[in-house]
Parts: sequence; C-alpha cells; structure tokens
Amino acid sequence: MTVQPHQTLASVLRDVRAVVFDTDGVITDSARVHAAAWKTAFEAYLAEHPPPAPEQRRPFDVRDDYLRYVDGRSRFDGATAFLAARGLRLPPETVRAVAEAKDRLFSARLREQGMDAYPGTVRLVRALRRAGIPCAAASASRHARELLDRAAVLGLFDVLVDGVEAARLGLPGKPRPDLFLEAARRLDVPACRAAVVEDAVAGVEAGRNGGFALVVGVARDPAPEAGQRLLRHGADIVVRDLAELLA
Ligand SMILES: O=P(O)(O)OC[C@H]1O[C@@H](O)[C@H](O)[C@@H](O)[C@@H]1O
Repeated sequence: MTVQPHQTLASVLRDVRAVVFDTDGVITDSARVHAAAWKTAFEAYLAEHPPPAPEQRRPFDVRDDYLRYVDGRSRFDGATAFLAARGLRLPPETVRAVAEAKDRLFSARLREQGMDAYPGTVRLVRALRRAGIPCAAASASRHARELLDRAAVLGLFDVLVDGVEAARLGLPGKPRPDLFLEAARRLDVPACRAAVVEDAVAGVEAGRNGGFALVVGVARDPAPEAGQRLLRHGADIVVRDLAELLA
C-alpha cells in the first residue's frame, strides 16, 4: 500500500488548514539562550541596585521565572513583568537599559554559538507542507528572522511575523492574540481553521484568546507541572516534541 503524505500527520491535525508556530523554544533551540542572557542581565541589575528584601534579590530562575514572566513576551514587556514580580516598579528608561543589556548578551551568544532547529519540528513542518498545509512562524523576538536563517529553516515557512513586524504594525504582545492572528491572516486562513503551536504560558493564552481551532503546547521540561501549566492556560494538548504529531 502506498502511504499518502497526509497520512503522516496525526489525526489531531486533520481538520486544520494552516499552522502558526511560535519560534523560540518551538522551532529553534533559542529559549535557553534567551533565558541565560536574561539571567545575567537581571542579576547584574539586582546586584548593582539591591532591593531591601532577600526574596526580591533571589537569583533569576531560568525555568520558573523565565516561563512565568519573560517567555513569549516582547523584550520590554518581559523585563517589566519580571522586575514588577520582584516588587520593582522602575522608570521605563531603567527597564529599557536592562533589556538592552540582555540583548547585547543574546546577540553575542548567537554570533558565537550559532543556532539549531529542533529536528522533530522540522519533520512536522515538512510533513505539513507535503500535505499542502501552509505554515507560519511567529515570534515576539526581533531576532526571529536571524534565528530561523541561522538554523537554515527560514525557507520552510510561508510567512514570518516577528518582533520587528509587531512593532511596525503596533501589535500588542502575548497573551493578546494579534501576532498569531496577523500570521493566520497572511496565510489567508481564519483562526477557527488554524492551529497555534506554543511553549510559553503567554503564548498558549494568546492562541486561546484568538479563537484558534487547536492550541498545541510544547513542554520540553519533563516535569509534569510544565505540561499541566500549559493545559491550564489554554493548550488543548501538550507534547514534549512535535514529532509526536506524526502518525
Ligand atoms: O529581545 P528579542 O530577541 O526581541 O526577544 C524578545 C522575546 O522574544 C520571545 O520570543 C522570547 O520568548 C523571549 O525570551 C524574548 O525576550
């Protein structure tokens, strides 16, 4: 029997006409690079301007603090959310300076280390394309195009809506759904016929808020709580790796 290309997709994707993928942590292995750069930048700020309570000076947790406050949000929004969580309501110039310090670190690490795409994601995107289902990459990051390019997967996506585009169009960040809705619009598929794939809490919330047909959460962290959190915030299903969506 000849296996038809569309048979390689799991049944959960059967009725979907387009898929919008978040970039950091879903397509490219860049979430940990962001998290490490944020850690250095936040901890440098906390060391230079120590707040009074020990709880406020706690080191940045690259898992918990990153997922809760920074992941999926724009550079400025993520910095604001983490600092506010430590009780620090700072002038925008100060938040921006911390965010810029993080960006310098991130850019340097990207140049030094390069970037890889997750093989499971690449397999799924190729299977979707063979089945005639267009794919978009969406990201709050202004570096998304460079990340996809360095990982040699930019050409797999029909559309990219990144942080540069979001700023140009004045799109509000996740958990608002505008970034994903713009990607679906450019693919000419309504949200109710499209899927969103996300690893961030704010991202699955954005997928849910946008009325997407399916929100797939990606929890690479094996701790059950990581997957449960995505389900609580709007994911319909959670996988550890996107190759699980191949039959
Ligand atoms: O600073 P950039 O590259 O524009 O990225 C902004 C944010 O983009 C998101 O995709 C990442 O999850 C965050 O970690 C990051 O801070």
